[in-house]
Amino acid sequence: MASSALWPEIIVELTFSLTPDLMLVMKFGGTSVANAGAIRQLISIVREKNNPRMLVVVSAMSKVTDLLISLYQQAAGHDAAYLDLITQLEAKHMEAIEDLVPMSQQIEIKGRIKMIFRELEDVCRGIYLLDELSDNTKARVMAYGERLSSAIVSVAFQHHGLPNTLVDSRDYIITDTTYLNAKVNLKATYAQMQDLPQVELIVAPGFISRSADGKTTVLGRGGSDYTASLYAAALQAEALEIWSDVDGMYTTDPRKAAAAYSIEELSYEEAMELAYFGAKVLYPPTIAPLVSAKIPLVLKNTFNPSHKGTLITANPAPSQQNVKGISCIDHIAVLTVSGSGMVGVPGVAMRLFKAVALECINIYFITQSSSEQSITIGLAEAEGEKAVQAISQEFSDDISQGLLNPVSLETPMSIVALVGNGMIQQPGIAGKAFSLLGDHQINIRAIAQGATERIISVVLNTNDAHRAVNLLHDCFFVSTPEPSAATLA
Ligand SMILES: Nc1ncnc2c1ncn2[C@@H]1O[C@H](COP(=O)(O)OP(=O)(O)O)[C@@H](O)[C@H]1O
Ligand SMILES: N[C@@H](CC(=O)OP(=O)(O)O)C(=O)O
Repeated sequence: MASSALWPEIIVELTFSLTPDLMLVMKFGGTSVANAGAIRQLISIVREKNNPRMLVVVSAMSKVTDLLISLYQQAAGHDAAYLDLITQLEAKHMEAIEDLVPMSQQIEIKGRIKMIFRELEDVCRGIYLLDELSDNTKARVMAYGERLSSAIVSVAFQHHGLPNTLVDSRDYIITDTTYLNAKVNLKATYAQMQDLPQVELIVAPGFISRSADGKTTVLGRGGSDYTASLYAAALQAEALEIWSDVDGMYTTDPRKAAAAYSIEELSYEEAMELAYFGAKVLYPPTIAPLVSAKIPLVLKNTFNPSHKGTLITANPAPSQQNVKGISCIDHIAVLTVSGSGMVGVPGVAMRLFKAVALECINIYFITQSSSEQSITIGLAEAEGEKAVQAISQEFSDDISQGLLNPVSLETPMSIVALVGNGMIQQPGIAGKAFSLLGDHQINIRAIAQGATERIISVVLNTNDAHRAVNLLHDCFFVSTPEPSAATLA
């Protein structure tokens, strides 16, 4: 009779053997397919897996999506240099093929890639000649990046002993017609995904999708993570692995704080908050499909695969850290509606949010002064002016009668967020953070604590953001918080 200590292994073994077709979904981001060397690393990682069924989602080669955006902007701006950019992009992809595939086997894939580039050239010529650049066209051009990279990775797998089937995610992910940030129709998508080929290895492009009327859409910048979690949820995968160029989710952006280090485990909610407030390593909508399907997510480093990365699940191991991570999101605008005419007048907030909602503007935070004399909202800087116009229009009578002040807009602002389940019911963390910033002459423009207490966010001038992140990181994560050079900068 096996001892109880063995039971978990036996149960896992039994479960696995009962469901032999458990799928592993892996997603490799732009840095992991940046060039032939990165793709060879990706291949070695996939080849070492022994899962009976795998689905690999890939993003466009690093920076290619940005270049495709420049491409359609140049074409729309009647800048004939767009043709040079297409030549540059084609050479980049051909170089990867020549480095990955034996010369004798290059003809077919090169022919396919050339056809895709001729199609891209025709679309750009249309933009150039017709002066047409709708969101539909922008999405169509942006989608070429993943179409190209997935075709190249599929052929590279083939020639490195990994037979596979290349699919087009536009055949499986059905969305609305918000072309550049498409909303996924989960029911239709999960139903479509049941028709995926029953093969050992599938390669799929991330980021791209299709509206019900057949137009190409994209899931928003960084959206390949979400592509992968949709596949994982629809196929009830045993796990989702997201591979990038860092050892998982760090205590803050390692580019902003040298002392940042990889977090071992996070809850779904903590990961979602950290991602929402700036941790670019994970695209925020990625988490939701995994939560309902109870699928663990592991963030790994393509260039350091032996590092265990970050495990994200419903019940992470208990941690001594009350604050698990610090995120920062820049390019925020702070918009304020204020005036004595607001006090005691019901419906002001509803009118404010309706005006913003009609413009499809996302709100990052809301704060209201206790005197009810002002409401402040945080939104993306790029949507600031549109929001000011919409709200000024909504309250034009109140403003002209002097009941409300003209709508104010402050930029550039940043949101710095402290995230951690351990903050719940833990008094003193907010006070410690605020006094630390105050002691270093950093003005806090607004404070927002989520209803769950799992997050405390402060709004401050972007010029102070880098110092604030390092101060807070030194305070909550560095045992001997000697201010780092960045902090003192
Ligand atoms: N809290 C964080 N933890 C880890 N990486 C972060 C965090 N915040 C921002 N980043 C940045 O996210 C980058 C990885 O995301 P991304 O550039 O999208 O990779 P990929 O293109 O491979 O998907 C890292 O290089 C890192 O600089
Ligand atoms: N290539 C798309 C989608 C994406 O998710 O890319 P990455 O995995 O490199 O963040 C973008 O740049 O937005």
